[in-house]
Amino acid sequence: MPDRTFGLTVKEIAGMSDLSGKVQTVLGLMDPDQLGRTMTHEHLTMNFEYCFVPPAPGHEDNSLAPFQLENMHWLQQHAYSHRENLLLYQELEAVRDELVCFKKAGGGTIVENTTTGITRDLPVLRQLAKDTGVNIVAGAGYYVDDTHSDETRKMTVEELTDVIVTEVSHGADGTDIRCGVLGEIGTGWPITESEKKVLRATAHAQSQLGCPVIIHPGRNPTAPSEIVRVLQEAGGDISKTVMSHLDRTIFDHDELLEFAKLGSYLEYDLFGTEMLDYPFNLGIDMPNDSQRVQTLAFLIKEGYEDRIVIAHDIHTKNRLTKYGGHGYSHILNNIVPKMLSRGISQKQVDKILIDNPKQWLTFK
Ligand SMILES: CC(=O)NCCS(=O)(=O)O
Repeated sequence: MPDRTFGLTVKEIAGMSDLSGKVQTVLGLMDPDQLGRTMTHEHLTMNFEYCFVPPAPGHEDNSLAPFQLENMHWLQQHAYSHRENLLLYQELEAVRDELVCFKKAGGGTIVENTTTGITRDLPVLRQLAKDTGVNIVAGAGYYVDDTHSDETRKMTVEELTDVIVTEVSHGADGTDIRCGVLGEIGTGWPITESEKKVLRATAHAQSQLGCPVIIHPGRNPTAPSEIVRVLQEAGGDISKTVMSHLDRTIFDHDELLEFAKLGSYLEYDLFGTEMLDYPFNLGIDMPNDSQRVQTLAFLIKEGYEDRIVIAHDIHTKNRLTKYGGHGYSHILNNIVPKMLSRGISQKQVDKILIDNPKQWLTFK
């Protein structure tokens, strides 16, 4: 696409020039300095039922058991083998209460990563923002291939780009509520043709809008760099792109540094998750929070403090405090003190929680 048509920039044609230098929340545009401490990857309402993992032999009763104290540890270890646990959208009251606690704990903003395929609900997000005073940034675009509709699969890159640009510039899902970030854009491993089209459309939309992007990579250590390659070839801006879920994707420190050199934000977003057997890749050991903090300290020592962002990626019910989980304030209440006790300075903590998300979320 040419940069200028009849003297207008592409941004001006799309009516987007007013976004430059701002952050777009579900309640409208914001001055980036108002964001405060930001969780860059959460879900407040979504449906993860498509990821149900049938319980192992002997676990059938737990899989059907109600949410009660006796079953909570089993749920923590087998979160995806309990259908009702995957229906986070049923917990609006609990989520609202938690957002109030998040604000009291010093939180400012949540980036809500629910995209098409896992039941984004923008009116609910707007209501939660109004009720709690927490800034909520909603995600545009598409989740992984398994959730693509037949209609999505048939669309061209240009058609997908139009949808994504509209979700940011005019509103999504038949509402006037505008998304402020592209993602989480879902990919599996290997990346499918439909996912590659969505990645290319994401890059095209990003180059038109100057907006932030966030990616869900497949569960293979080479997936993040392959995604960066596809985005770059399509004109994406990697310096304004977050690579999510690195805690379950790249384990080897040399490989991590190789990936970090590519220039994306590095997201550790499964804080609070503790499970022995990660059912989507039984070959890995899911780190615990202490190990996540060690990896942050390593990346900081290697010079990447300007590129780190963190979150909990809450997407199942058992992680809510209502059910004995860690909730949306765990990082603020527990992980920050741990970071400080492991040699990460307050200034570096503030970069990770305030400055880096602010830079990322601000439209160019
Ligand atoms: C909602 C979502 O995609 N969460 C990521 C779960 S994963 O197990 O880290 O892939």
